Amino acid sequence: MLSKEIEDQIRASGIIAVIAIEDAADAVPMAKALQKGGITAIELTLRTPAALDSIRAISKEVPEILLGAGTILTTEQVDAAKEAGASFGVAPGLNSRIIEYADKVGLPFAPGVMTPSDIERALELGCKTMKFFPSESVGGMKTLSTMAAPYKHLGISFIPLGGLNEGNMASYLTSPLVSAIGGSWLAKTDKIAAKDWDGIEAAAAKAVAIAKEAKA
Ligand SMILES: O=C[C@H](O)COP(=O)(O)O
Ligand SMILES: CC(=O)C(=O)O
Repeated sequence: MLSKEIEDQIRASGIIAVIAIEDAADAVPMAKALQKGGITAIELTLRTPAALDSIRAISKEVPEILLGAGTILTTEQVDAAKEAGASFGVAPGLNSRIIEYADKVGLPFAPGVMTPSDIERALELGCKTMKFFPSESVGGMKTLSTMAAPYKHLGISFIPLGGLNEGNMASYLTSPLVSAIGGSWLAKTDKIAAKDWDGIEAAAAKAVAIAKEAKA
């Protein structure tokens, strides 16, 4: 489960930049470009060999960023993410072993859900903040609102992810069910490899402006 402190920080961030990075040397300039654009939360997915070194580098050099590890699929990755300096972990799906292990070692964790049964399982395991993945493919905010309605009174919230972009992000951020949105469009792997720091900063600034307007 997420701690109250991390849940508050995620909600304050509004946007989580989801990153798959190929070269850890790009991690700090990438994080600084996102930060310059106004992004305050980053999720480094453990899908590339460079991910853990990237978490290590960002947590050391850009400590103001709220840094999470994504695609946590094993308990070993819970340990590795925590050791590298991640402040929270997330996954595309719900694995009770990982939720229980993350609780045991003290890594705030949010599982991914896509169905009412997933939500009930997450609640049973103490998780009130959940990723909603793959959001756009399964109907986006419309599906999320309908699916969450029976559980709203329990104080649940979601981080929708999957297919979000500048065009649809506002539709999520106006909902009180949504803590923050996540997306990889802000800093795609190829943009990072091309060291397009200005492009990443510009995409971040645009998303932050859209979020500000949506919440106004
Ligand atoms: O698998 C999830 C992606 O990394 C995040 O979704 P997205 O690329 O559609 O933003
Ligand atoms: C998709 C997602 O939430 C993850 O890879 O952690």
